[in-house]
Amino acid sequence: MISVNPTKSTTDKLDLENLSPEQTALSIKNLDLFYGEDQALYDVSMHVPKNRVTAFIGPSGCGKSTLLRCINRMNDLVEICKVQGDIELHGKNIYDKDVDVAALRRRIGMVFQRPNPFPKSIYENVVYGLRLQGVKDRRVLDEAVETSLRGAALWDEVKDRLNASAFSLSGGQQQRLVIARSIAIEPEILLLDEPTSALDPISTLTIEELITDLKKKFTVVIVTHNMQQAARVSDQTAFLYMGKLIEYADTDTLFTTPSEKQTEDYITGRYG
Ligand SMILES: Nc1ncnc2c1ncn2[C@@H]1O[C@H](COP(=O)(O)OP(=O)(O)OP(=O)(O)O)[C@@H](O)[C@H]1O
Repeated sequence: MISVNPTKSTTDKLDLENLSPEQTALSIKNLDLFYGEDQALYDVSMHVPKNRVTAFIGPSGCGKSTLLRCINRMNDLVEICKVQGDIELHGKNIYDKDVDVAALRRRIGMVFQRPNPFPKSIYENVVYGLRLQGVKDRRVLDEAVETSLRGAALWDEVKDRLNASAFSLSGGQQQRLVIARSIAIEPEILLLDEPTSALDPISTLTIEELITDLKKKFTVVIVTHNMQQAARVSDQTAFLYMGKLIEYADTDTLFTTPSEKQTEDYITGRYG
């Protein structure tokens, strides 16, 4: 059985089906997704609460990353991909024709499995998004670098070598740098796609602690293969199987008293 971190959930349990607009970061409504002829998501509906960590779990190929990538329209880059249904951010469907996708991705940042810093200095990685927005004031940039690196729990390790190449950092530090780069432009939501799967256990632990901290300022959605990780870091968990959302509940409930047999089979290791 998966043990749930007792110190993690200081937050109250939410009624996930009836969140108020103030509690809701985004709502997924009847989402179907096709890669060509193949359907990868079936009628997925869920509300993602604000300032919490939501985990997507399930066996390989069940659609976790696909669902995550729908949230900032990364799937637009896949030519054969077709999405039906709504994802509402502040009541507006992000798939509406008039949505500015670049602006959407500034509000909804994404961190991938492998750290992908740019071939630039640590400093320039963090300010990358701000420079794109036209920010030139050195004081503003310096401040953003310190705030973002502190926010990503990296400042103390790099404050004396901000001009060093990002590639001089370890894998775990690079991943935190990428998180700093994402939060520098102050998104509302951070999507993390298996952010620790390429990292060693110590770096993984550092990132997990960081995730718990990040939710104070951001809404976090994380895909993870690792059920222990979901239990440790998330407030609510969605279990997907073969493209369907089987169960979505607060993490403690899902891992201790799941209501669906398929969830129970998965968390007790009967498949996946
Ligand atoms: N770009 C793509 N083109 C075609 N099919 C895809 C594409 N990306 C994913 N799929 C298919 O969609 C389904 C869901 O894949 P997805 O990567 O979302 O699953 P996952 O649960 O994240 O898996 P994993 O844990 O192995 O990363 C799979 O059948 C996969 O083969």
